[in-house]
Amino acid sequence: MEVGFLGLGIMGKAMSMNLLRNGFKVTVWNRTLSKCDELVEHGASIGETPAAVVKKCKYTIAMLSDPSAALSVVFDQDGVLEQISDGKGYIDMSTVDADTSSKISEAITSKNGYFLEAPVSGSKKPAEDGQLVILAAGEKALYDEAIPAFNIMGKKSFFLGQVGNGAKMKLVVNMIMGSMMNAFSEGLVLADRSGLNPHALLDVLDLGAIANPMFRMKGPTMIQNSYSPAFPLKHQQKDMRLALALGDENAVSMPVAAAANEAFKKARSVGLGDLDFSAVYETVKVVEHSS
Ligand SMILES: NC(=O)C1=CN([C@@H]2O[C@H](COP(=O)(O)OP(=O)(O)OC[C@H]3O[C@@H](n4cnc5c(N)ncnc54)[C@H](OP(=O)(O)O)[C@@H]3O)[C@@H](O)[C@H]2O)C=CC1
Ligand SMILES: O=CCCC(=O)O
Repeated sequence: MEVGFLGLGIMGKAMSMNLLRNGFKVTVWNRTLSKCDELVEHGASIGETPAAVVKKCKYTIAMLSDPSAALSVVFDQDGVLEQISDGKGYIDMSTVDADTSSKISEAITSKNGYFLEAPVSGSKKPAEDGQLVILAAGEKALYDEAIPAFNIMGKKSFFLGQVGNGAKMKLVVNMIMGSMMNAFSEGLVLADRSGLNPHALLDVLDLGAIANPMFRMKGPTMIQNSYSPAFPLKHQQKDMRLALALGDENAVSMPVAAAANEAFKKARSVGLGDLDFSAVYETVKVVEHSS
């Protein structure tokens, strides 16, 4: 089966590599074309444009940074829309808001194509290990067709109904995650400043009711001030922003998420956006001096 893949960042590279390793024929495109080279070494073909990839493939997957990238790849010159036609599928796995997803869905279906949104939970390592959680919504027939690919990229797939539900579910999950990361950072700083060993805090947390893989994985590297990006902080801030907008639409008060968003914005403003989202710890650590 020839599958297209657009966007070979941290996630897209790992996901498309898994498809290749598991017998799929994959045609790839990335805005910075040189990022296709490693995939080509593993047997992928290159499409010169998103349109060229769609033309060749029965369905095409995208994993792009944000709403503006997702829209640009579909609507711009040489974009997906130019070659979408009867029976072709487009699966956007990027984390975007429901409005963006709906705009793409309407455009694809107006040309008799099939659309599925399928954002994922899980980061670089789960992507490499084929252990993502896939939150799909949209055209059920395309979901069924994509199950063999989803089973390679992920450990569990959910079909959540109409377009928008996958995007919303993903934003709710990441809103919780971003808020947790801030509480965790404050806890690490509080432990340190009050004379406790932060490693002991990690051990205690890991044995109690709030033990979780994120604290377990990120805690030790945060204590070492090491933030090699698995999930870039700029994307986490984008997700907080989009989740807060969803809260606005639904009149849901989210003061905890709003405060977490401010911390991520501050981290971006001091140049931490390309580091892992756990680098928000650096801004939590900074003592504000007032005169
Ligand atoms: N990293 C993670 O842990 C997770 C990320 N996600 C989500 O997945 C998506 C991708 O994340 P990730 O791989 O980490 O991000 P990266 O920043 O590593 O990759 C972003 C990708 O988007 C492309 N891109 C950006 N802007 C444009 C544009 N205007 N036109 C075309 N292509 C563009 C980049 O191309 P180029 O190489 O040319 O810059 C690159 O391929 C995001 O929506 C993110 O929120 C979801 C789950 C986990
Ligand atoms: O969107 C990124 C999610 C990262 C994760 O689920 O670990």
